[in-house]
Amino acid sequence: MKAIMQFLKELHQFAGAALYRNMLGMVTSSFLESIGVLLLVPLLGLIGLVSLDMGGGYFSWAAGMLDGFEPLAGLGIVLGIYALATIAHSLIHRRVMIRNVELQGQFAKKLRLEAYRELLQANWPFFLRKRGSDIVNVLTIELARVLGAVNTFLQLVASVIFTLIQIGIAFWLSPLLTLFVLACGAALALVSRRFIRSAKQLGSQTSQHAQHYLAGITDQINGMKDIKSNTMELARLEWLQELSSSMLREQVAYVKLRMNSQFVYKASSTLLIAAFIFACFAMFRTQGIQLLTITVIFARLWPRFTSIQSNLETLSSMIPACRAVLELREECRASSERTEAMENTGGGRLPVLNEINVRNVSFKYDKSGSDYTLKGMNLRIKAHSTTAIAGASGAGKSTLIDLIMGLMRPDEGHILVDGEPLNDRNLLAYRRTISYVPQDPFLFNASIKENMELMAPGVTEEEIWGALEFASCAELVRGLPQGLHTVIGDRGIRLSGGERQRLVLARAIVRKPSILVLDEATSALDAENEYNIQEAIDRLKGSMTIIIVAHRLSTLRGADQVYVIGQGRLLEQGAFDQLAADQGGYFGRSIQLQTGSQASSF
Ligand SMILES: Nc1ncnc2c1ncn2[C@@H]1O[C@H](COP(=O)(O)OP(=O)(O)OP(=O)(O)O)[C@@H](O)[C@H]1O
Repeated sequence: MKAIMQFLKELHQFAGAALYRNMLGMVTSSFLESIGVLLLVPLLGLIGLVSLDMGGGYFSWAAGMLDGFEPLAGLGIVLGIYALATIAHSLIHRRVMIRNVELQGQFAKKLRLEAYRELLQANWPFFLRKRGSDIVNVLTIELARVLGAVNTFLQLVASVIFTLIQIGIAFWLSPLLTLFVLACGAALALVSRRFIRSAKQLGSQTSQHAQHYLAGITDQINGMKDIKSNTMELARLEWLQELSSSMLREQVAYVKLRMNSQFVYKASSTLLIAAFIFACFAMFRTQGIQLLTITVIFARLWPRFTSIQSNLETLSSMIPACRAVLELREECRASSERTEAMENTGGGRLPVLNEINVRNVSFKYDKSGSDYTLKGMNLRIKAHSTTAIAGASGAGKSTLIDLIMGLMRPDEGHILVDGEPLNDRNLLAYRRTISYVPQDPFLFNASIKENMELMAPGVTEEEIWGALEFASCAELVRGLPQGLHTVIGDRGIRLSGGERQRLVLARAIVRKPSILVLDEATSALDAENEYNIQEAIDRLKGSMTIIIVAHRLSTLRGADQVYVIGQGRLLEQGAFDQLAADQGGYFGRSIQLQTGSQASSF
């Protein structure tokens, strides 16, 4: 329940007085609705069905109030009050319902935005740790359940308020019988605690199933080519069959639980009413008017007990979802890379003027382990130079790049930019100067122009065409149905791996970066396009700091300096020709293997 209370606290802080105004509206509307029951008594007396004088309490009071009026005038007054109360109830109810939806909608918007903002502010290691589909699950399915829980809670409050008013009225009519009904209700509530506990357990199974389903389906849709080409369809279908059966079992168990609890409430209410009427008539000789009114009240009160019980079960089943959302937000906050100092740095850039210095840097992914991914790295990347990083697969090249870009912080040593260590005050400004092109380029499902504008707000079409020419893809874009306005990505035009790489390179350039990081950025290109891009990058030389990671070592020939790393350590460093000529070194040997000729041929 603590998890739900946390969200209610947030709702209270967010909505403030509006929340209480709405609750007051609910109370008023419930009260006005209840007036109908109270009016039933004088109405029946006025039309001569029953004698009010014999009832005592409220009945005698009602008879006294109508005493001075003609029967017809009395009827007019009673019906007038009834009509006014009902119309006022409908108007207030309408207003309260609309305000409730508005309030909940605004609260939903706030929750979504806050959760996503906190997610965006989490550091890169957080995303390395978490499974993407789990984050999607929490931000979609679980968050929707949290909003459902808030909605159910507000309904519960309305039900409780209404029930209290009904209890008050019932008390006025017959205190003794009302106490008896309440005692029965309390006894039933004790019995039904079991239902609430079971609902909570089923709620956690719902969360787990949703998580497994989303994770599995996401994995499989992403790996559909593998599934089809390796004929794994049957195995995958079996997986889903098993999961679906488990989901079905849980859904049926939940419905059974709801139905059981409702059955207990309905059966007990029927038995109670029957026993009640019998006892009143046979033992207490209660008047017909009292019997009728009590039956009406009972019939109105008991369904409220049932709805409170049902709301409590729904709330309990949603507790795990509330916990999941709170946990994700807590984790995001704990991994936040944004500090107050960072937020106050404005939107400036920090271009590298002299050098980036990787000084004695060591890093490990598993902070509790002893194995370092990078150990004692020392690199100097001169501003406006082209630096190549080479090494075997798994040597630590991408890890080094992530550290240089400030996506992760070294466990030992420092990344110095013009002599100053990367810190809260300069990190964002430094990152704004970087354009990064990864091996597996990502484009948003939007038009080419929008993709460019996301990277460089305010960029002109002329600048976009310039970047496209640079990345050898202007021809490609001209040939697309809507040119720059063609939508690319999942729902738009499908591009080949090489075409995507060239577009992402153009997008990187359009930002006019001070540092361009290319991590295997030309690996999917054919020889001609690779040559063209190589030429273009060579033309950029001197205008920006370029860092290139590539397995195809020939693409590094324009670099001013090459660093070779192996098993997390710096193995070789020097000019391209110098390293290529050293047949005893990793770089020289690799070049020979890749080309089958002497390095001098480059
Ligand atoms: N998120 C991670 N968690 C734990 N270990 C990781 C993580 N990412 C990479 N590693 C490990 O760190 C080492 C270096 O990985 P890295 O990706 O930096 O190598 P690389 O030189 O870029 O490889 P490649 O050329 O194949 O891309 C590898 O042993 C890898 O298994």
